[in-house]
Amino acid sequence: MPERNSWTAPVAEDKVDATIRVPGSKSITNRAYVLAALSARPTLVRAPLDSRDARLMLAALGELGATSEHTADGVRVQPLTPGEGEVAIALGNAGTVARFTPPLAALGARTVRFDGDPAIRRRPLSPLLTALRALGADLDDEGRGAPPFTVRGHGALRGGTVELDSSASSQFLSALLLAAPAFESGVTVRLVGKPPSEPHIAMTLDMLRRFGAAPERHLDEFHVPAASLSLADYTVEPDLSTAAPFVVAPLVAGGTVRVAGWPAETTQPGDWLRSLVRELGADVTLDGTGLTVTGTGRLPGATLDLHEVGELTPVIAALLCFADGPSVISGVAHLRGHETDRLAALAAELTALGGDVTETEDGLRIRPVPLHGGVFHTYDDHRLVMAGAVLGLRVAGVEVENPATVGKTFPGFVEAWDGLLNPA
Ligand SMILES: O=C(O)C1=C[C@@H](OP(=O)(O)O)[C@@H](O)[C@H](O)C1
Ligand SMILES: C=C(OP(=O)(O)O)C(=O)O
Repeated sequence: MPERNSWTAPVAEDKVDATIRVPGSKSITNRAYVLAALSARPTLVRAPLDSRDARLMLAALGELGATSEHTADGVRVQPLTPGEGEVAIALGNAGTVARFTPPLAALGARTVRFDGDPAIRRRPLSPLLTALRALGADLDDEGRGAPPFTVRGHGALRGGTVELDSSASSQFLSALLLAAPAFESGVTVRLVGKPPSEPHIAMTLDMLRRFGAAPERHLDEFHVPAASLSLADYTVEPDLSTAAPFVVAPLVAGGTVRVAGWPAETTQPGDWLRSLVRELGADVTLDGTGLTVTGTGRLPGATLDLHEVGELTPVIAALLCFADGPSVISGVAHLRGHETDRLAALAAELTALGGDVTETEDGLRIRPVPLHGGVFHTYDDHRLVMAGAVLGLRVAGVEVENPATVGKTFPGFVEAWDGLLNPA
């Protein structure tokens, strides 16, 4: 996409009627790359996401000694190789890279310097760094608990039992579990506090099993024994969270959207959208071709606890601005530590368009009132671009600032959104 300072999100002049293809799941792609790097033989990752976060992950793994090549079928990742010397890993603003790669560095033999965008320096990390230290990692963050920090690998780590507070991000837990098979005696994690994003934890356990590990869970305790991982071929599902703005479009504009390739079974949090939009009055069908959603262009207000599916919040908040009654979103205090403080950003930007939206301690209150056009700031947050697009369906003149930032997970989003409104 050419760099643009802003993008006027198009108004739906008519009902929508389109079939959409979304790129591969960020969460699955970056887990597959990590598990492939930890494997004993190369893995072909088919249909992976190609976006800023996915590229950052491949580049990070490359620095750690796992090379990769793009083939006609996907990306082939070679196992990590031992190495030495000093390398630097660029985190961008990718939570998955910032949380999943430090354990790999601790298991290797290089000295690895981690840093990224200003935003990633503000995102929570310290419980993971503390747990890694407790597992024997040699790590220097100068007391910041955040990037920049350095991990000095000494070739191996014994592993064992560790306590972890993963309430600020489920990614801390996923990070330890993904790397656990490579610790000499595996890893047992005892959780303190309740993590958000339970589907992402299920995704981690499911993918570990597919690569040959044997994770076990007993309530708040997770055990992953040491294991030699191996999987020749792994196919990534479409990203159902990226699909969110398309799935909700018929509820705003009326009409039908089909999302191709929606899996029959999945651990992705975005699968919950099916029950949400049904509850909000849409007709929903899932069959071998994908998901079909038909809406009337009207929806009721809703009271939603989004703790397990936090990354869907920006799009859902935009949707609920068009409801017939008030809505309350709760359970997402941890969104203050996402790409930006998403609760503050959504309240500010929706209010700037004339909305009646207030922040609570752990969510948002939304009272639907007529909105008007104006600049919709996106705070380098891909999901705010998607939220702005949903608002534009019914509000003329929504100027989405810095649309290219959507390239974190969907570089072709603006073109796909135009395709939704003007199908070929
Ligand atoms: O493990 C993952 O792939 C993710 C976990 C979630 O993080 P949090 O638990 O920090 O919300 C989610 O919001 C993020 O987009 C991706
Ligand atoms: C929170 C998100 O991303 P990250 O992987 O950077 O945590 C997100 O995609 O909504």
